[in-house]
Amino acid sequence: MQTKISLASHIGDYKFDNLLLNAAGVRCSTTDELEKTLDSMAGGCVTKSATPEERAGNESPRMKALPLGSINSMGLPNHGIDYYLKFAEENQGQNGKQVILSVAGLSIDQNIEMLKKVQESAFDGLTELNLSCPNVAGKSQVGYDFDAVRDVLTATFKFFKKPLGLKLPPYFDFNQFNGISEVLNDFPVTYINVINSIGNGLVVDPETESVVIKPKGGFGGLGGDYVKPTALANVRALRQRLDPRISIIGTGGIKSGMDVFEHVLCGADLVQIGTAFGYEGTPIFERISKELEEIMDKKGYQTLDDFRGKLKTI
Ligand SMILES: O=C(O)c1[nH]c(=O)[nH]c(=O)c1Cl
Repeated sequence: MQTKISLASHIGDYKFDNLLLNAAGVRCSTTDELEKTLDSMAGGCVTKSATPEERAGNESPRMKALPLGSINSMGLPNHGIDYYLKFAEENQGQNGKQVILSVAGLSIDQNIEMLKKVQESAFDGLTELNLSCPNVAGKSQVGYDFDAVRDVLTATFKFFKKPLGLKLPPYFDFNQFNGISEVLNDFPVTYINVINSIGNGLVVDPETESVVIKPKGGFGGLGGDYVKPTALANVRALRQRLDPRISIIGTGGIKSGMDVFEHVLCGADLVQIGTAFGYEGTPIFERISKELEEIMDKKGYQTLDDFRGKLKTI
């Protein structure tokens, strides 16, 4: 007999009845897509990263499904901050679901401009500042420049009083884990979300002897199975280094309840599903919830706290 198992979690004062969310960028560009996710088993939804004005994004083909995941160079196509801010204001907290508003300015000024708009709005949910888009030609990922991260957070927290999360790129070196953590621990950041896609990978089709996406000569962000070990490493390393007041959303390589279990074992408070959600749609949230509950029941866990962050070393 299955004792009551809970998949509930929280970030700051925000309660999620289920720890599963979509990842920004996947099936979240229109209000229809976002409403579908809110109506599913997911604990909430995340909007496509917004820029101050609507953007068409990069030329197609700009995303390719692959046997072990995906590669994309979308180039931030979105309907602009006003469109998503309106949706967020209207839907945040409805039926106990959280709406996370993702913003990705192409400069510090654009980020400040959008965050000022959010601060002055009626939206009282979580905002996710995306410092890690790898696909705008000529723009590097802010998350790899620790001084730039410090600058944008210093400017932001002069006026932004609402809860703020940061979407960060994957880090690959202990000096980077240490460097970004030293910056983040200096600021009232509510959570960090690791990882964004592994930037500027290259997939080749040996039949046609060609790249598979058009933008940037075929270079694009990798998602799916390819990135799970890197995602788990970033969740674990930042959990070990960040002040406990900063929560962690684990993103990267999730397509099963076992993948979620691993992210939580490494310290994730919530998780986001990108590539696999893109392929499967909203039924994935029910499938993965059931799989995770079965794993927890077999292992004798009732809540996520029973095993969160308790990864063993040998
Ligand atoms: O090309 C994109 O739109 C994109 N693609 C990604 O893989 N991560 C991001 O943060 C963004 Cl903003």
